[in-house]
Amino acid sequence: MTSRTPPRPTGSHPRGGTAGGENAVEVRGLSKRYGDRVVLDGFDLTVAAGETYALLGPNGAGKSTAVEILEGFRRPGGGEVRVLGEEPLGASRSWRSELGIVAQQTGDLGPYSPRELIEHFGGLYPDPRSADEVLEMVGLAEHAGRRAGKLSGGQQRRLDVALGIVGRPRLLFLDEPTTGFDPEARRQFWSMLEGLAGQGTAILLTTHYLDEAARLADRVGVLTGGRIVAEAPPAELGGAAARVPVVRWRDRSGTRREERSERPAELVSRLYDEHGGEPEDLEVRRPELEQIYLELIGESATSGPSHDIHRTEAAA
Ligand SMILES: Nc1ncnc2c1ncn2[C@@H]1O[C@H](COP(=O)(O)OP(=O)(O)OP(=O)(O)O)[C@@H](O)[C@H]1O
Repeated sequence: MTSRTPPRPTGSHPRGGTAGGENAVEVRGLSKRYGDRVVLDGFDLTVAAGETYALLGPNGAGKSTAVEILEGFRRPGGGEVRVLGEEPLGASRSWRSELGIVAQQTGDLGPYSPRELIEHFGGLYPDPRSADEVLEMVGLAEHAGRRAGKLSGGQQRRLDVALGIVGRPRLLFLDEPTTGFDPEARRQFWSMLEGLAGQGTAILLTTHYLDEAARLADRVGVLTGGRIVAEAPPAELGGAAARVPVVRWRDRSGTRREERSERPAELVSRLYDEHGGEPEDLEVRRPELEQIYLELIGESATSGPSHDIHRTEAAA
């Protein structure tokens, strides 16, 4: 376990072990190619029961491909894939009823209202949430009777999420769920996900928003060059070296300077003495997830797929 306290209301969860049941996702050596294009090559992933895992990676890295294989919608090229204990391709109907899926794009929902759609899709599951509960959870209660096609983009996305959670999934796949949300809607959505995670739902999230990953995920994994090249809790990604503070200032000639230091206060004190006062534009920053992520994908692009994995914590 790590020293990081997951930012969620209920505190602990069964991360990293099988005490609360089998891992939600176990993938070993997954490969996938489209024609000559290798998209996944030696992709390994474990998501523990109840864990929230954010899969990060540049456009075209293969995140959706990996997720669609886990959902049973795409055939893996090779490797082992287990989701809730079963091989997704050709898995049973009861297995599917334990998954919630919010794809990157969803189709036209026709002339129906959110309430009608939630009730309809809820009817396909053995123990659905009530339409009122789901509408409240995703913040669509006020729009329950409107025609889905007339909802705004962000409201339609909430409806997609509503249809993903109506069946009380044990594992929820969210492919870029908050694209098109305004900042307030995004924060409400995060609280909703924290509530779901607090109830023990495992969540596999893909996102390009690093603040979203930092806020929600127990662990993040960076997919590039066909495999996960770094994996850790958001506060530990890239290891301690990536988090050495950066001190920036302007020297006497007005040139911007930058130095990384384990002891930034000492450096600042030295600069203060040298400048006879505070240097211009002085700032001390600890690199955040976004900067560390950008460094990791840059590093991986130059070292290729054989690049060593940086793991500071792996689930069991
Ligand atoms: N059905 C397909 N046939 C051929 N190539 C495909 C197919 N689906 C995806 N690809 C290609 O595979 C690569 C990975 O695509 P994928 O959608 O999995 O990436 P992604 O990481 O989800 O990207 P994004 O962040 O842009 O959503 C891309 O180069 C894409 O063009």
